Amino acid sequence: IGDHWGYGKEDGPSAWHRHYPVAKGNRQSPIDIIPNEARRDSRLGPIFLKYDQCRSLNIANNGHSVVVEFDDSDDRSVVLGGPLDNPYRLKQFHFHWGGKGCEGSEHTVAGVGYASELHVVHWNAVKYKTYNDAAAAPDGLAVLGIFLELGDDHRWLHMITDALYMVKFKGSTTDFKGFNPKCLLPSSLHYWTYLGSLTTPPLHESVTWIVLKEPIVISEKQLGMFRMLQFNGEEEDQRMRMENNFRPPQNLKERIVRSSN
Ligand SMILES: NS(=O)(=O)c1ccc(C(=O)NCc2cccc(O)c2)cc1
Ligand SMILES: [Zn+2]
Repeated sequence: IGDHWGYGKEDGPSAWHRHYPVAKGNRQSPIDIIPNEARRDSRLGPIFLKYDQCRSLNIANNGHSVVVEFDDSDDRSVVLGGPLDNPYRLKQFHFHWGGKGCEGSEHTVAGVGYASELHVVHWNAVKYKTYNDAAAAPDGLAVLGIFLELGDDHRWLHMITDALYMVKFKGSTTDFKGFNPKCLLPSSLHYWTYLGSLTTPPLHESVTWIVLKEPIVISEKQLGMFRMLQFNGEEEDQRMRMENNFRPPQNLKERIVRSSN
């Protein structure tokens, strides 16, 4: 049966609850972050990203986004500190983006979206044996969210956009060695944090979100290259440009957002 969800009118975010009832849960993501309602918490220390030994493996089109996967067979690259009780192991990163000239981020800040959002996914290998187990546990995942705003070319993003032609269609994957996501970080690691979920099915409520306040800058030309990707496989008749692959903000319910100082 495969993935029967997408971002279209019939199979998009408003329909996901039919197969994934947790879509209407109490800790769903993304959310609208309202900075002056976030609670500054002096107990929240800085986050540390230990990516120097990271080993990227491949870049793939999974029919929903473009994903760069890492070797997560040991603790060579982890995120720690901040709201986290132990190190979380780097697994993959991927992006969400809009159509030409319109918003594309998942989280918004005081109602304002960005052109795109990068998600760096980590899992709690201290408490759980596999990613699959962690992805279903309330403290299983830690996802770093980084906003992308339009401006000049990003000096390192070309390493990713140059590879996109190799993964144009759903199900395609190609080697992608030697890429360190540290080059995609903004200068400040100040963040907001809250308890949420995966923003795509199965929408598990297993994510400690760490959303960086400072966006990185990419050009319209670079973002346009993501839109040459396709949701469909090479053999499918219907050609669908991969864009607007973002879930809109969900109800905050009984949650608070905390802010690093
Ligand atoms: N957009 S997101 O960062 O919230 C996100 C991160 C990871 C995933 C993901 O890993 N999906 C595949 C999956 C889900 C549960 C268990 C698995 O083994 C794999 C989905 C969304
Ligand atoms: Zn994501």
